Formats: sequence, C-alpha cells, structure tokens
Amino acid sequence: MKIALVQLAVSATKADNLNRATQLVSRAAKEGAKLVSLPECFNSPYGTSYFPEYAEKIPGASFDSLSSMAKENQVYLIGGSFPEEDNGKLFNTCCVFNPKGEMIAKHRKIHLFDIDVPGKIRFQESETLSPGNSFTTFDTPYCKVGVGICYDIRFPELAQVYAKLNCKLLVYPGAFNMTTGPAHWELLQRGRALDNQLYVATVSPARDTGAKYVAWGHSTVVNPWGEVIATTEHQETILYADIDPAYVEEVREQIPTRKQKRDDMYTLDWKKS
Ligand SMILES: NC(=O)CC(=O)C(=O)O
Repeated sequence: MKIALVQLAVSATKADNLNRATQLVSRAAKEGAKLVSLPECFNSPYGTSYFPEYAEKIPGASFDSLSSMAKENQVYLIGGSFPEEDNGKLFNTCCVFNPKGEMIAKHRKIHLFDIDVPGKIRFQESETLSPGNSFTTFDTPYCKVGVGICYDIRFPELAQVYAKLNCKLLVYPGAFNMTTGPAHWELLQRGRALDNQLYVATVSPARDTGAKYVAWGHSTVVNPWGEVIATTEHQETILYADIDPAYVEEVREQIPTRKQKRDDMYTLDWKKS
C-alpha cells in the first residue's frame, strides 16, 4: 500500500488551508497513494487561543471538504485534525474517511499536550480542550490502521493496545516543536515501531517561523525493524512510502517477542473497547 503524508503549510486562513489540502490530496492520489494523511491542526494555526475561534461541528464545513477529497480521489483519508466543538466542549479531532467519502473513524486526542519546559516551551492544551476517551482503528484492504494524535505517541500503552488489536500501521498526525522535535520526534516513532513491530507514520504541518508555535516538520515513516524508510525536512511537501503488511509478519517471526511476553508476570490491561 502506497501511503502519502501531506506536510501542509498551514496558514491562519482556513479557506486557503482547505484549498491547499484539496490540491495536495489530489496530487498524492495521482501519484498512486491509496491512503493519504493530513497533519495535526491542518486547517488552523496550532495554539490554545486559536482552538475556540477555528472550532467546527462534525459534520461541518471542514468535515464536508475532507469527505469530498476522499471520494473524488478514491483514497482512504486521515483528515489530520481540527478543533471540534461538541456540546460546549472542544476536542482535537481526526476524522477518517473511506474512498466513498464516508467517515469510518473519529479520534479525539486522548492525551492532552500539557508541558512546561522552563525557558523553552510551556503549552497547556487543557486550557481549552477536553480529552477523547476512545481507541481508534479502521480497516483497509491492506491492513488495520491505528490512529493517535501527536502527544498520544508518547504513551507506549496506546500503541501496544493497537498492536494487540492487530494494527500493522499506526498514523500520528502531529506537530512537535523546535524543542521537543529534535530531541524526541524520531526517537518516539522508532520506539513505537520497534516495540510493536509495525509501521509508524507521523505527519507534521510544514514549519512557519512566523507562527506563535513553530512546528518541527520532519514527517516520517518507520518500518517494523525500526528503520526510517522515508523522511523530509520542514517545508511543504508530500512524503510517500510503501507499507508491506507481509514484512510485519516476517519481522514478527524472526524476533518473536509477541509470543515471548511473560503474561505470567505482567499484562497489558485496557478498559475501553
Ligand atoms: N504537540 C503535541 O501534542 C506534542 C508535542 O509537541 C510533544 O510531545 O513534544
């Protein structure tokens, strides 16, 4: 399965973001991608003050555009994320569409990005957002896919649950920054991929040095062996990679850690379906 990660240059103008996303998804499909992903906050700048202003209901205008992009281009589309308003609460939400344009999954960021690194970065998503409470997977003809958003990648248990649910590819739309990006972005992806012996893809917005929150960029794909098989710098681009579900099985047979877990000593316990 050829996948395409759209590292979109996100501006403060929602209509421009939607137009650029439409063009780039169409270009990715013409290049043969079967699954395309947009980045976190693909239609608004990333920041707690922007979330209330840019929030939309689901369904709504951005939802409709994403649905059309998937249908017109006959692709599975992971719609990055946008701020969602529901019953007076805001969420950082990713909608996933099948090639008919139907929504087949919706992920609300489970782990909110609340950090304070003195002198570097303080960010408190919980100032305006509420967390999601569900796991998100969907089926394609090629393999099952698990979805997380950005900070979700820091929680190995989530990736482990997805691996147990038989996902062979995890996709994280995400916007790391100039402090945590160089330090942790690739390391986390390789860790999640190697621990769970599956593919991990991350999709960042392009870097805008004039923005309040400067994204690291560097959208990347890591294979089940822990190798980076595709990556890029920080400009707007489309990153392509081939996902081979048979290779996941091959690696799992070669190094059978999944069968060697000591369930008599520890188990992964999850409380939601
Ligand atoms: N923006 C995020 O949600 C996460 C992030 O930047 C980090 O974990 O670092």
